[in-house]
Amino acid sequence: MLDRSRLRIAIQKSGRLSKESQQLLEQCGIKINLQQQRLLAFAENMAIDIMRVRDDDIPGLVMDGIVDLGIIGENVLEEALLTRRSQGDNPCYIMLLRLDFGDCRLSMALPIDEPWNGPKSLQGKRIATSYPHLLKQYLDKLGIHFKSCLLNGSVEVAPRAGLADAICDLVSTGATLEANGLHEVEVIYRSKACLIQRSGELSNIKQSLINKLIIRIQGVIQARGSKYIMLHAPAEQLEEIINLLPGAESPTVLPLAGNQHRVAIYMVSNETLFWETMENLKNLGASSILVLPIEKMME
Ligand SMILES: Nc1ncnc2c1ncn2[C@@H]1O[C@H](COP(=O)(O)OP(=O)(O)OP(=O)(O)O)[C@@H](O)[C@H]1O
Ligand SMILES: O=P(O)(O)OC[C@H]1O[C@H](OP(=O)(O)OP(=O)(O)O)[C@H](O)[C@@H]1O
Ligand SMILES: [Mg+2]
Repeated sequence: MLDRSRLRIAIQKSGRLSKESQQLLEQCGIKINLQQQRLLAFAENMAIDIMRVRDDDIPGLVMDGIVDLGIIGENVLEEALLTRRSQGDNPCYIMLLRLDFGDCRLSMALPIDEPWNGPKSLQGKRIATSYPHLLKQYLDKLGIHFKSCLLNGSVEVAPRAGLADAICDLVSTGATLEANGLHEVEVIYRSKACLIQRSGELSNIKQSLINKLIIRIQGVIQARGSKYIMLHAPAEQLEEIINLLPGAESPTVLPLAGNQHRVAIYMVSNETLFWETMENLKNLGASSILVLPIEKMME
């Protein structure tokens, strides 16, 4: 029996979001012993239980208050929301954070030889999708009538199999579309993974644990997008060098032993440093340039 006083978090068991969801929680200091087949895992060092489920079930688990938090793609969350509303429910949840993984888009795609003259090309067409409500919301707004063909997977095969004229499915690199002789014609929804909380009041202990987790997750995300930069540079080029480094506020500038003309500069930059920037720094006289990953940040 689950202990209701412990914070429950639902994550995808296996799929596109599972590895990064698990890693994020671990980087927040939650020690979890997740074995492959374990559907429920208890954190060793915090009052947190992790439920591993199909991603489609996560919005419902949060909206029904079965779990306190969930990590889910916005596409699945929005579809679940529209589905429940269409059934007359008034689903509630709290959006806590957009995360830095699970980027994808829900797009319309047609067989390569089918011309595209804007959404009106879809008038009266049969469209295969796993996201019937998002599709309907989009086409209803444009006043386009269509027939929906619900497929829970392998949507890209539908036109070739004669099941549909077009598809509405998730795209990331576009490789799956290309492999199936389809071309992307319109993006209808852009999605990332997000962290949601169930609505309703939680115990003070749970809510303060959530608040702590939010700060840690923000720290992890910020650290992933930042680099610690160390370099030596001519003192008179200081300003130009700092201008090359985005987001570097108040760098530390230290004298170099036995060299009055050069200084050491240490700073956090909020962008990955590209090779081109490194080359430009070098052209300004910088040397010993080190770019280091940052594990955690707290401001
Ligand atoms: N190609 C992609 N690149 C990045 N993120 C994606 C991609 N495809 C899907 N996603 C995101 O990851 C989520 C999960 O995708 P996945 O393909 O693992 O789902 P699934 O097959 O429905 O899994 P489950 O077995 O849990 O139901 C999607 O809802 C979307 O938010
Ligand atoms: O644009 P791409 O980079 O090719 O990615 C798009 C594919 O990724 C997802 O499926 P996934 O590979 O997760 O398999 P699934 O159909 O089993 O969910 C999605 O449903 C597409 O089929
Ligand atoms: Mg799913």
